[in-house]
Amino acid sequence: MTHPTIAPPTMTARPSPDANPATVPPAIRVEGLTKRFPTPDRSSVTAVDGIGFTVPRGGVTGLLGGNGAGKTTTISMLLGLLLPTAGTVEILGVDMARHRHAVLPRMNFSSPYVELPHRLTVRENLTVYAHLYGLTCVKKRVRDLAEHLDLTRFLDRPSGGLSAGQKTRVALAKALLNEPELLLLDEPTASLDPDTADWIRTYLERYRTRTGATILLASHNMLEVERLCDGVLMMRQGRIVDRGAPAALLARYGRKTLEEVFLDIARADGDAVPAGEAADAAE
Ligand SMILES: Nc1ncnc2c1ncn2[C@@H]1O[C@H](COP(=O)(O)OP(=O)(O)OP(=O)(O)O)[C@@H](O)[C@H]1O
Repeated sequence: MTHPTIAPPTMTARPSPDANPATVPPAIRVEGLTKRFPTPDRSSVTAVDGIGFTVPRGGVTGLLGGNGAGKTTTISMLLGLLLPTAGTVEILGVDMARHRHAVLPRMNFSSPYVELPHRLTVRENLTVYAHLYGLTCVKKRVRDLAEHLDLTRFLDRPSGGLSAGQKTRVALAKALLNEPELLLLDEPTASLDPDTADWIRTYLERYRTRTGATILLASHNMLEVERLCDGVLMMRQGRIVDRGAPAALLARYGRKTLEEVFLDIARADGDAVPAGEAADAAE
């Protein structure tokens, strides 16, 4: 497929860049976050086990971990889609438990696990979400986003009839409708061919540069993480077992690729590194 040229960055209005970083709360602050799901035998599965981290504004942080590590559950709690069993989530300085509705218009997400209504066309879906976000100039916004994400020719097709890769691009368009300050992405390039995935990564990089947005992304693609992320949180069995800038993790583990670091951590027993050694690079 031939992708449209990505528009050059233009700055839009954001919180003042002159604001004192010491007084600006981080994009995400999580403390003691825990989620236990009840099981039919009346016990429970601990999906997220008392994690704590902060994500600074304006960066791209990767949330990594093997299958079942707790990434999707964590993102769902950040979005307020799942209520934590314990712990606190603060988004852009707002306590999600008490004032979720004050901050939801400033954030958005995409996930391959959340399907848009199948029978609605792409245009109808994006229009409904644009209205939910209270946007003005909805027709133009939908048209522009469709153009940017190469979706114009799919606009009047039912969303359910699209390929997995096309659905991923529609989900990303939905996630960008309100030009969020915080973008949570669960496997943003899953099901995309290498060319389209590369195009999407470039799009996300330019989006971040243009808007100053913060991005948290869960990914199994270590090359993607090395390219996009300035901080990484490594999860295993519901806990954060290491964190740091990609380069710092490579140095600490004596590895050449993040894939090797990932395997070291995924296959380790207990904490990935001795307690206290893990740098708080996501902070
Ligand atoms: N609704 C639920 N009920 C019971 N257990 C759940 C539920 N949702 C998730 N879990 C369990 O919680 C754990 C973490 O799941 P989660 O989906 O957060 O992992 P993940 O890191 O996103 O995995 P993957 O990379 O496979 O998507 C898993 O053991 C999963 O089986």
